Amino acid sequence: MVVEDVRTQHVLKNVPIIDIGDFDQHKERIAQELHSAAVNTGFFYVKGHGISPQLINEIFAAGHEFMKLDSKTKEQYVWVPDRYLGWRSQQNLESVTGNKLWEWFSFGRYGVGGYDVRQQKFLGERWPTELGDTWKQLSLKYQAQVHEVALKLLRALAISLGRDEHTFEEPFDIDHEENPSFMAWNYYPPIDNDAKDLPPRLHAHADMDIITLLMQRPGDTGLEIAPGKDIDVNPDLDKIGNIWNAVPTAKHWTPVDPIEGAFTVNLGDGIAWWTDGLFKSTYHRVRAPTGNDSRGARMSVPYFVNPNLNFKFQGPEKKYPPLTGFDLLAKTGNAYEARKNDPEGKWQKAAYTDALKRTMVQANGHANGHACCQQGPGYATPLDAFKNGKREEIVYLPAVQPTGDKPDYLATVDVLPGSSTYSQVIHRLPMPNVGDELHHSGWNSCSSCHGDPSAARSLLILPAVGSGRVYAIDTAKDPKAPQLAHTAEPEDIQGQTGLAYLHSSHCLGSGDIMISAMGDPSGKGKGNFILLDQKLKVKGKWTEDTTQYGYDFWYQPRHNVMVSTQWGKPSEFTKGFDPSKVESSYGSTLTFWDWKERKIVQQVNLGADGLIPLETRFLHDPSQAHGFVGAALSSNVIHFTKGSSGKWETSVVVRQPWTKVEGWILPEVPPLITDILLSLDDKYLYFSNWLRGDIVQYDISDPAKPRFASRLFVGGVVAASQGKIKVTGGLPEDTPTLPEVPRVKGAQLHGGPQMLQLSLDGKRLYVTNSLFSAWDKQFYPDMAQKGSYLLQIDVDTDKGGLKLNPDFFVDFGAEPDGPVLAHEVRYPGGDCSSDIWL
Ligand SMILES: O=C(O)CCC(=O)C(=O)O
Ligand SMILES: [Fe+2]
Repeated sequence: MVVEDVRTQHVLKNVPIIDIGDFDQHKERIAQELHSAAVNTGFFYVKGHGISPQLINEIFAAGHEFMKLDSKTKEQYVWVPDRYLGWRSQQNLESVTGNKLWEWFSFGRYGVGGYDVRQQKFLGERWPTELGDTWKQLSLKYQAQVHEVALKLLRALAISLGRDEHTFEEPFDIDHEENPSFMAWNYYPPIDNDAKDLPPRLHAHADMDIITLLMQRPGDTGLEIAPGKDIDVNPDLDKIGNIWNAVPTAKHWTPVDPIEGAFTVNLGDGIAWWTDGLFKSTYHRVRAPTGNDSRGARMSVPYFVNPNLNFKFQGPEKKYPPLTGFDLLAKTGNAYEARKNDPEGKWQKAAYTDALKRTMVQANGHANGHACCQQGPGYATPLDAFKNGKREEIVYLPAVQPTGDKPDYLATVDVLPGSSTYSQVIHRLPMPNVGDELHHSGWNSCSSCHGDPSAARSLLILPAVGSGRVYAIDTAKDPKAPQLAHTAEPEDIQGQTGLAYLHSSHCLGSGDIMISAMGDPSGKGKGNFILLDQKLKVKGKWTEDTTQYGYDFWYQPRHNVMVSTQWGKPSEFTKGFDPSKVESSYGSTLTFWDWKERKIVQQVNLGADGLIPLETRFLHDPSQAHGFVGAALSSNVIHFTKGSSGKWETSVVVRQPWTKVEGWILPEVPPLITDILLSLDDKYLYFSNWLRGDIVQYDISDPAKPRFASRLFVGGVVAASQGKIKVTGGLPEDTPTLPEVPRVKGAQLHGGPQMLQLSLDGKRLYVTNSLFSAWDKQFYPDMAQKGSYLLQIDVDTDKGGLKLNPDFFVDFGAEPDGPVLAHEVRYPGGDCSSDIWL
């Protein structure tokens, strides 16, 4: 489906003045005049609205009072994307417009409190107390009166469409906590008399609301519009919705100078959508003063009318799919965050089409994100993958030779119930070398390239920890019989980057493949990243900055951040684990990188709380600045989030006791978190305790306060000791005694749960039990000899709960060429740990 440009093809640069005095008597005339303006310019003046000049003066004065507060005070009311309200400094807006020429404060019916759309929670009222109650009452009074004017205009517009007069009214109940209509003050500081060739004070944009009622001051010129064909929108962008900086260029700008006491009114993207494109949402900007224009400060007071967040609307011709109030508003935050941090220009398309794609997928009922137009791999959003993702039918696992004398291979397992080879290895692809120690894997391309129709998820990337080699396996030609496509040899990688001991692989929106390295070829610790192209040609190092150790990483362009973690010194961990070397040879630091600049911006040494921080995940929702890391040895889950100052803040959100024992190498067994994973709806966090033997599920609806949901024991060192190790204390509260380790399909489970993978819909959790051959041999000698397994656990996604699937068990001890150690699980269509959304 091609979306047409809802902005008019027919240009009339007349911005009419519509008198709405005696509204009830003149409804029909007003409706007619509004209709003509709405389908032509999308901009008009409204007079006769009944708001007193005195109140208008007062509201401007109130705006200046706020702007004059010192920035420390204003900082307390800082703009929060989840609420879309608050103060945005000139510095903050520089990231939106590229200039420090504009400042903003917005508030709703409940001040800067109101409704948090992420937490879906009403947060109550919050006002800048420094300005007193009179200020608040004045603001509320003005807002209430403008809202009444807006409702009149919406009534007249409904009449003009031959619809019931009250059609547009229902979702705009200003007192409803979910109604995100809001007021704002735009403050444009004075401009130096000598300044020349200044860019616009406010860049070209269209409003992402239903209707905006803007009050301008006489003499404060600068507002300009470019209706219809006056505008040149970047043709690569989809042509509906606001684009906070597609930076459209215009052939002509038509001035919309202030008329004393009149509102300058414009229609937003929402009503364009709601009328199938009949009403126009027009690009506008505030140009810098020229000629005789005043160089003084400029202030304007817009009121943005938005429908309730859960209100769904669609045009009568259903030209566009239903959109919710939230979708409409979400574009603001997404686009802002994306633009601020976009490293490679991909944000434009992603942010712009996000809401559109989501709703189109729903409307067209397609099984995946390819519904509306030809698209790249993966899904438009994590929720799209969660709701519409295809069920996994096969999975891939690297199978490592415990003896190291035969090649590792990629195993393909049938996971489709009812299939004749269900729960069996159906294909084995041996690597051309021995001694690779395959470990993790990634894709050449994932949902980060969803906006790129030329990209395809066709190569499984297998970095080898042992050899420092990388393989690309073609899984597209025949998914059930993948074949080797490309190899990057260690000599090339080391020659160009000096890096070895490769670990996590992620694809980037740019088409490059990025792999973390943990050391140099001699086994010294060195955390850095290699970049490869789609054919595995080595492009070099990602950065000149280096961390002491390396391991996992996750990037989040909308917050311009990448986070990376640490294992230890390769010369040490490849021999096995010596607890006395923790201090000298293992890491405990989280590194936050400037994603765009490829530089370390912050390092947090987690100390004893964060020994050996291994797997790290951001929430899948790319607008969120929340993530987690599992500190393996400390056995804590650590949450990190961006604080108000922009610094990343960490806190331990899950703390686990160590099991007190007799008969083991140490007096206590650390649970040892070796993997963590988040469901695509960001509702549940899972982690595995490799030594204690349990898999744990936490509800992370509030990411800073995970709630325990469920636990399942599938092994552990105590169980594996067959009575030799005795527990004397330190078990989790919900499990005062260790449960019996279950049998599946007749097999006694051994080892401990390690790598996790979750189905897109969050209902099936896959688990393997091998960690790393040297550590397997040390802690679970039996598993190293007998081979590992793959289990599948059924998840209760409503209330939480984990249950072993009794019909699924893949025994890698029974492989034709002898036992192997299977590691990370991937599905051909994407999963919960390889896709990153931009
Ligand atoms: O300051 C102005 O006149 C225009 C403001 C505007 O376009 C906006 O706030 O969306
Ligand atoms: Fe605007």
